[in-house]
Amino acid sequence: MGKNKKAKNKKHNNSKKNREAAALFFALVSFLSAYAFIVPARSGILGRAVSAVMFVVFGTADYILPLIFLRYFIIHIMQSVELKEKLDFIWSVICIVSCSVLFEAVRFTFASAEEISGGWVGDNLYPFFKELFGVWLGFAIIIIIFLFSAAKLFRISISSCVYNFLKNPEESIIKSEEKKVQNILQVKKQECLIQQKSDRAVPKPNILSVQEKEEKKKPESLICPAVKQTKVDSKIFDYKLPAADLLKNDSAADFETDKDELLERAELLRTTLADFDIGAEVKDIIPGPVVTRYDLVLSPGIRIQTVSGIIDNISLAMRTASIRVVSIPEKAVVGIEVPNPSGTIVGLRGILESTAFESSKSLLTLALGKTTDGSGYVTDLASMPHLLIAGATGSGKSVGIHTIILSILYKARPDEVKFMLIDPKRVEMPIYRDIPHIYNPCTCAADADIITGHREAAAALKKLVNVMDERYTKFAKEMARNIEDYNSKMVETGGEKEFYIVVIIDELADLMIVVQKEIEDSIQRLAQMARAVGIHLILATQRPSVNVITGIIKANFPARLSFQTTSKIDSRVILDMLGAECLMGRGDMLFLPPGEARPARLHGAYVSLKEAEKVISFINGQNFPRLYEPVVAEVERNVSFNAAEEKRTRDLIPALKLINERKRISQDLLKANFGGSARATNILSILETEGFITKPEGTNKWQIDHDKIRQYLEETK
Ligand SMILES: Nc1ncnc2c1ncn2[C@@H]1O[C@H](COP(=O)(O)OP(=O)(O)OP(=O)(O)O)[C@@H](O)[C@H]1O
Repeated sequence: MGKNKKAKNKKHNNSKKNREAAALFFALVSFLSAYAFIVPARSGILGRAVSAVMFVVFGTADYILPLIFLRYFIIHIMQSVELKEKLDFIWSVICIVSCSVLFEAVRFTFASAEEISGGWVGDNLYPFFKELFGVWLGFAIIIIIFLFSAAKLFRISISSCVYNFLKNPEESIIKSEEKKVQNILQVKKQECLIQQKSDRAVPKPNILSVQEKEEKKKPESLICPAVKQTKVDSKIFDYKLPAADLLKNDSAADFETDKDELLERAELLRTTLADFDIGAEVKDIIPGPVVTRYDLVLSPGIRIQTVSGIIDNISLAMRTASIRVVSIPEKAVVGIEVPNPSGTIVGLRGILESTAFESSKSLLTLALGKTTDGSGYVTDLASMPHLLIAGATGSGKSVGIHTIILSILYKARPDEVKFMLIDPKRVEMPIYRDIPHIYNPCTCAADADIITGHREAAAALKKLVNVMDERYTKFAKEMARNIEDYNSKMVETGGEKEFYIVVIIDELADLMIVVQKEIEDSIQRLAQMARAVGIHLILATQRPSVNVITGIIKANFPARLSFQTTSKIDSRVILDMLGAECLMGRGDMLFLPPGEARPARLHGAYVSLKEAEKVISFINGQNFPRLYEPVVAEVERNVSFNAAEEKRTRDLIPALKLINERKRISQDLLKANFGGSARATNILSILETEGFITKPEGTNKWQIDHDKIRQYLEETK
């Protein structure tokens, strides 16, 4: 297939070169013949000889030859779509022959036209016409043949000339000239749009290699922000971080690019757009291991939405699915991401060995994958601070989670980072059950395991909130603002450092069905406050619906990672924009870092189960003890510390005061005083659950427990 394409490409290039040579040849012949015919005396022996021979053959009609050559030059140089070489040649022959016969007929019919000659051609053919049709009819037929062939050759419409002449005889000539100019412009415009094949008209797109790209400034998001972090050395136990060679070599590290094929596909893209009247020029081609991006400069007045609107047609023409259109404002171009016919698998090893990963000081450095241009993409979970992952089934979420876990295992010792893994599906995480990094706040270190039960998960999350509270109290005593601050203070004082806790939930939807109420509260509190104390959440779901990724969760997870989604709606839920539905699956993803307006398209690094097992057995082989102090006691629920509780009481007391004052309660009354019907409904439900109001069955009226309200207000005064 590759050979075929190369041959086709070679043929295409050759024919282009031949046409250019032909155009040059006809331009020369046209100029020289015109010069020789007009001033034979000054055109040397060759010019005089050519002029004489042509005169002998075609007579006075030889003047038409430079015009025919000129026509040939134009159609070759413009590489017109109308170029029909054989037909044009036939019309040229008919045109010059009929012209010779016409001159001979004029010389024969009008005595005053003695100087005119039909040459050898006219001399021999005219008698034949005269015999066959007679003088005048023969004359008319020759004129018709001449005009018809000339019109065909020079692409002139006789009917429109006649029509214009009949309509307005005075202006007909001018009009037909105007029309001709218009036609030429139209043809030129069409040729520019549809063909754009001439190298003079369209500059060749640049193919940017990975090296070139790396020399260019890297996007901000690629530069891993170095988190101020003191590396913790274990006092007692030695521990070796796993080596990269436990993983397979990265086949995407040296992906091959066939320049001819890329140029051919760029050409195909351009002509496809031109077919839809979209003028565009391919400025750059950025080949990557899985997709290639073609940067287009659109003609003035063409909207990016017009290009997005024909995405299916582009896919059809390029014979590939999952094409994505992105605007790249910094280059003022529109990028068309087209999957490569044979995509490479991005390996984790290449990214782990990259300088970006190696130089990153954060223990929570994630090697997510490679960008569309093939450079490794490294980011820091600590700065996110929590991550929401979504994607259809089979899109690559689980592999993505393995990549995330392994990235951290390649950076952090077991006493520096711990994982609380919640896996209701019970199939993805078991391989990690024995690593010393496993953590469960509900059990002692030795019993820590992957959490698979719904209630168990809810309890663990709740307990983690306690851990968070406990850490806050501890940090406050040391006057430390965050975990980095606290750990560096511990290094100075020789105290015990705190480890990071990464909570990963694979299939949030499963938990939300059973224990939504319990976990949502904990997730919200952790997401809002846990970052400073070194707790980070990663939630993954294959059902990114509003019931699973609720407003509360979404608001607290600014970093989103979307694999292919089944619908545009899902893409909107996870990314707040379209795009994820156009991904290719199998690790193709859009990563939206916090604060960024546009997501980066990445190809997730792939780690097979075998590779992961190798790394894990290396870690387990070191027999590093699982050490962490269990949460000693249930931390007392400190009302002022609990943001949700605070919010509740903030609305509850004014609502109770209002009821006490008005001696009635209704949704409208609450709405008028607190604003927003959602808030009013919320307050009503709090009042009802706390028992301040009840609605007896069969009635639609609230009953108020005035005594309870008065008593409560007295107590909280
Ligand atoms: N980064 C990748 N590169 C290449 N292939 C991948 C990649 N990620 C996933 N795949 C392929 O896609 C398959 C499905 O991936 P994965 O199991 O991670 O999907 P999933 O989204 O977790 O699905 P489910 O939600 O059903 O568990 C894998 O078996 C693998 O063959």
